[in-house]
Amino acid sequence: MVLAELGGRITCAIRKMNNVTIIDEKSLNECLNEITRALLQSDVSFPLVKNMQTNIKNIVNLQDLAVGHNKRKIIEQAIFSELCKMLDPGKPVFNPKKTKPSVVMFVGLQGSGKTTTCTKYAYHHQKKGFKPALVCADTFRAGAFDQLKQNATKAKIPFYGSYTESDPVKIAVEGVDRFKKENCDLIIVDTSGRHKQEASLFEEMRQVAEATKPDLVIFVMDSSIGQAAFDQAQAFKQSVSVGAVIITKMDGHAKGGGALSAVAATKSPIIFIGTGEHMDEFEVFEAKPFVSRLLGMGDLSGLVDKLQAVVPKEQQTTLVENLSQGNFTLRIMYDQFQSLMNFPLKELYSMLPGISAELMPKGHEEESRAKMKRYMTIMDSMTNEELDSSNPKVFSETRMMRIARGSGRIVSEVMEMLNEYKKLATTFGKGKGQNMSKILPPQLLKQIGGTGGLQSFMKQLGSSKDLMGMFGGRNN
Ligand SMILES: Nc1nc2c(ncn2[C@@H]2O[C@H](COP(=O)(O)OP(=O)(O)OP(=O)(O)O)[C@@H](O)[C@H]2O)c(=O)[nH]1
Repeated sequence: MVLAELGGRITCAIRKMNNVTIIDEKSLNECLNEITRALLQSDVSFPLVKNMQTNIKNIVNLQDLAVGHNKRKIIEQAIFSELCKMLDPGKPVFNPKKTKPSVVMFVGLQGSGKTTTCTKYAYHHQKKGFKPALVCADTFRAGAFDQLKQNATKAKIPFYGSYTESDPVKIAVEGVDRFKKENCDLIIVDTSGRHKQEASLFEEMRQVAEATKPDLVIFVMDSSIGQAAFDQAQAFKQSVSVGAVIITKMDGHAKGGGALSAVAATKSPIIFIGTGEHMDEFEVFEAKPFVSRLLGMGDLSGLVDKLQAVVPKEQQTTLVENLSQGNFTLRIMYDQFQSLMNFPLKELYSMLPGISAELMPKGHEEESRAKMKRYMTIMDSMTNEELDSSNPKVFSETRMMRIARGSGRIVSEVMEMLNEYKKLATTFGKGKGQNMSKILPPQLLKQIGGTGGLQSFMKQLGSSKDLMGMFGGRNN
């Protein structure tokens, strides 16, 4: 079961409870038992699940709730906040500063993705203006230095390591000293992967930490580790002072619940997640938006960020200006398709309220991309005048036939594309944010800049319903 499925099951349990006429002890227990089963089957450790159930019951004391209290809302909020608590122990994380060199040490099990993640972490900070450097203190795995070297070279990040030196402590100290002298402000030390049974490797990791005095130790964990996560994470925590967790391979089919257990074991928050093998498949992690997405409540602030990253900066002002004048042309649609071609659509959907990632059936992502490509080919055969007009009446029957011929498509496909365009143009019209503002939770509305922010957001995006229809996802 992947985490999206876990979210789906929890949402389903809440919905089932919401469908009963009166919420009593029995319906609450049924809902909590269903959530417990889903969490356990997703590899969340038993004590953690038990604890969550007790906490929710303590918050939701049905007998004490006076008539008129919205019990459903209180239960939903309790579930939401307990899931957030599981993922965020509320401990502040060390944040590197550009004014002073920081040392960050990476630890984790063999093959968890440490070396890859070190480079992703360095690259992420490099994009923010840091001057990072990588030190390979993994003398255990043959090829580890070459891997780090290759990744670092690709990202143009300085690195340090040795083919001959077998003492990781020596390499780590030399590397950190060297990069401090070179005024690097973020020195990242990669260590050998180890398993909790390997006492000598744990001792070595402790010595590297003692010698380099890291400002932060990051525990890297593969999301597929399952029930073993709690014990493994605890073993690391007992040897070095783990301050943060990064979960890798969130793009796979892992159950993912082990991640929740690792947080509990290390009492440290997840700061990033790895979502692929590539350098930029790396996301900042925040518990509340994550749980929101998990439960299909959406993550509009994340979506606004994502869209800002997707729509090229120089296009953003023109786009907003055009849209605010109700000027949604085919050219704007073309530009947006082009930007969306490289965007993980599944991720986009999971950020929309009422839609969980699970709703995007397998294969639909490719189907959506093919559709956008087809529409773009059709638009390639249009004149500038047609692309810049927001009046679909300019397309006479002969023009449509000409465009179909020019693009190698059939007339009905041209008509289909124009119909989709009309639908989107209606959605992006003025005042579309008004209705959404009534249904959004107030804190979410605040996050995206109130009704004004929501309106400009809606203009950029169109409603989730239209997007789902447009790109072929299921909509319910
Ligand atoms: N799909 C996917 N693969 C990942 C991710 N992160 C790392 N990998 C892959 O996982 C494999 C192991 O990654 P490494 O970085 O070599 O792991 P390591 O922890 O340094 O390995 P040891 O040094 O043996 O402990 C590689 O094939 C990576 O490309 C991720 O977020 N998603």
